[in-house]
Amino acid sequence: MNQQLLIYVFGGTGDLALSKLIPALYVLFKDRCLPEQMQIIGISRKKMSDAEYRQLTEKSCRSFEGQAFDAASWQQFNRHLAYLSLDASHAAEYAKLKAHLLQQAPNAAERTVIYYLATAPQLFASIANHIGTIGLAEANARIVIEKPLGHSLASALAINQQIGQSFAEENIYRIDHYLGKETVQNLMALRFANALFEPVWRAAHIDHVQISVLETVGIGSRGEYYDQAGAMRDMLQNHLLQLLCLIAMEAPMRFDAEAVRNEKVKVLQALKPITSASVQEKTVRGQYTAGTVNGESVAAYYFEKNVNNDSDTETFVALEAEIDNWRWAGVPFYLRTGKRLAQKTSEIVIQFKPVPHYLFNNNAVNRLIIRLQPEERITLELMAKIPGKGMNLQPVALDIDLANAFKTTRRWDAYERLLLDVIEADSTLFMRRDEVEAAWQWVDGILRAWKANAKQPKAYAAGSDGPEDARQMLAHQGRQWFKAPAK
Ligand SMILES: NC(=O)C1=CN([C@@H]2O[C@H](COP(=O)(O)OP(=O)(O)OC[C@H]3O[C@@H](n4cnc5c(N)ncnc54)[C@H](OP(=O)(O)O)[C@@H]3O)[C@@H](O)[C@H]2O)C=CC1
Ligand SMILES: O=C1O[C@H](COP(=O)(O)O)[C@@H](O)[C@H](O)[C@H]1O
Repeated sequence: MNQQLLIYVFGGTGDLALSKLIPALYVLFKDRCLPEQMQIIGISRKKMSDAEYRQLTEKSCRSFEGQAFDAASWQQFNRHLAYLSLDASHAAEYAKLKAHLLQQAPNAAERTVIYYLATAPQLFASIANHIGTIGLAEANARIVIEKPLGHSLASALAINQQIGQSFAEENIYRIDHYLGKETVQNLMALRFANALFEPVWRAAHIDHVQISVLETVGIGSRGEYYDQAGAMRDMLQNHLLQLLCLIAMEAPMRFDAEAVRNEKVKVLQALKPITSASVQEKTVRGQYTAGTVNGESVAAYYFEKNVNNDSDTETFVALEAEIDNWRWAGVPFYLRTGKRLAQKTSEIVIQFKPVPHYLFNNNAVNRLIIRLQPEERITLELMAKIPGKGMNLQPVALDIDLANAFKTTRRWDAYERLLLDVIEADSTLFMRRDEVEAAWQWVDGILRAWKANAKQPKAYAAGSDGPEDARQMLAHQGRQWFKAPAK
């Protein structure tokens, strides 16, 4: 049978589509991972011809690929690109989508259709609804929804419920691009393919865990969205909680979508609620003021485009999460994320407890540092004797540079991996409905407590490490945020 693949990208002219999705599809095409019978159709309200859309996407692919951009393969790829102008909030407009689809592949058995919703979350439910009503949510059609899914637990429930009316759960792909990152998947390899760590991966041996996703960028052209979302909804509710799940979950029975997601959801359900009574002590909100990032002066958040001048949206959040289960009781998980910070780093630090009895003067603790970005590296800090007289110790690093370890293999961008998974109908690295809802349930409690306590964001200068309160939150417990020594 001649199977035709049709990928409709709603929001096809937006930042995500242009900077990530189309470039990822282009790279997959170059690598011969996509079928020959395929069309990618950008959708948005702007009026534009196919040729104009090809020009627009070429520009973004050139800037994404840099030196690796190959004009000849682009010429082949761009024949597979088309554009459809329609207002996705109006039911009547879907006749255009239907006409296009039927013209490309009239026989339902001979087509696989993917609807990628790269639009604001407010449109997710109505797009799914309209696709269903017009009869295009066919049995093997898949729908991909971006994070954050909604704005709160109530809105996530409503979106999930409405999308569920048109699409079966196995055809709904809730994407979190952090799960597509090589090093994030490596967390599972590290934990479940090495016998070494399992015996010590628990409260008896681990003092605490830090998960930091720090960015130097501001909010660019996304002020309208970001001012409604803030760091909690934009990053912590999804990316950071997914990382926490991968660190804390039990070993799944098999490496398949249901088994992995069953274990992740148990972690989310075991998160101890942060309430009005604990929110002051356990959380910090921050917002950047003017400063210097990477040698460049940048404006305060409230001067960003489409942001209210008196906005109290947080651009930084730090908090202490606790997991109420047998493995993790009493182990703090410190999470932090923010924009316009001193350096771009995503890393997870597992700090082990000290040895039970000291033999030497200068004992330190072991740390496992898993760096996800900018470089991909796993470092285990061990105590070793400094050569020479006496028994003086110092931490030394067992260091694996993952890019170096697999020099000959091309490293995939997260969206390449995840888009190919959707095409191949593998949902292991996507979030299930109950996972997203459990994450919102916990986050909603914090958002409510912030509101009840009128907890205002603390100012921090752009280019700094975040608000002083975040440092103090750990200092009060005799701990500090890990900072890799400058190279
Ligand atoms: N940008 C990023 O780095 C990331 C974004 N995301 C998520 O991806 C989604 C999109 O984000 P982003 O690309 O930044 O947003 P943008 O604001 O840049 O793009 C929105 C897109 O939606 C289109 N659109 C808006 N309203 C309609 C409508 N009624 N009918 C049809 N098209 C419409 C816009 O075009 P037009 O106005 O012409 O209709 C535009 O193409 C969001 O859910 C976001 O949270 C997730 C991870 C990273
Ligand atoms: O989802 C998002 O992620 C990016 C950060 O992604 P990364 O892969 O560059 O770490 C963040 O900038 C953006 O605000 C958020 O929506």
